[in-house]
Amino acid sequence: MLAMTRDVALEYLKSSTKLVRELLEILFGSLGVTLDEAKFESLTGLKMENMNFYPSCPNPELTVGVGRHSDMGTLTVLLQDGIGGLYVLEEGHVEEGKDGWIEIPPIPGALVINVGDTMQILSNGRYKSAEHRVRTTSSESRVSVPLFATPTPSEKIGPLPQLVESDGVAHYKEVLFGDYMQNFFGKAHEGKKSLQFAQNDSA
Ligand SMILES: O=C(O)CCC(=O)C(=O)O
Ligand SMILES: [Fe+2]
Repeated sequence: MLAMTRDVALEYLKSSTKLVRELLEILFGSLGVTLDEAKFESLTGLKMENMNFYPSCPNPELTVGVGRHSDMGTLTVLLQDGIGGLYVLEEGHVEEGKDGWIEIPPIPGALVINVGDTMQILSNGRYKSAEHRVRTTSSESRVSVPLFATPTPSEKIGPLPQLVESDGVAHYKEVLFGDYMQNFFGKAHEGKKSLQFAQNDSA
């Protein structure tokens, strides 16, 4: 069981913020893009730290812990306890129940990083947001603590101009992140369908 005091939660927020910043530098750097301070801030200006509790369920096949979705923001840092149940869809497999779902086993001391939809849009589709889901287990309850780093709602998000220039096409249009959020939360999640809101073509 993960126990979190307020101080620990704040420390997690602080160190995750630093981690996200370093990861973004690496991820954009490898696309040949250098982001200035203001851009980093605009991409991660909103941080949401959630605490998820999944009670054990006698019949896990009949329940949904969290249905298949991708996270809407830039990057997610996820701390999970030792129970397991998080699965990611391997690219190329689309049918649930087939071997495309890979379990992300808990590793003591390790964090899971999810690429979010915003990152897919900004990178003009080069980075793909991770479709994932959570299944409950019959014997033990589970706790996870995702930290979502997202743009603020008033921020416009779209493919970075440098990438559109080299790709010769913008696979996504510019949208207000607040509108993206509203669309994301306004419907039941169905895999990565939310991304269609910003799509120009079948990127
Ligand atoms: O509990 C987990 O491992 C993941 C939760 C999740 O995907 C989410 O809150 O977006
Ligand atoms: Fe998620």
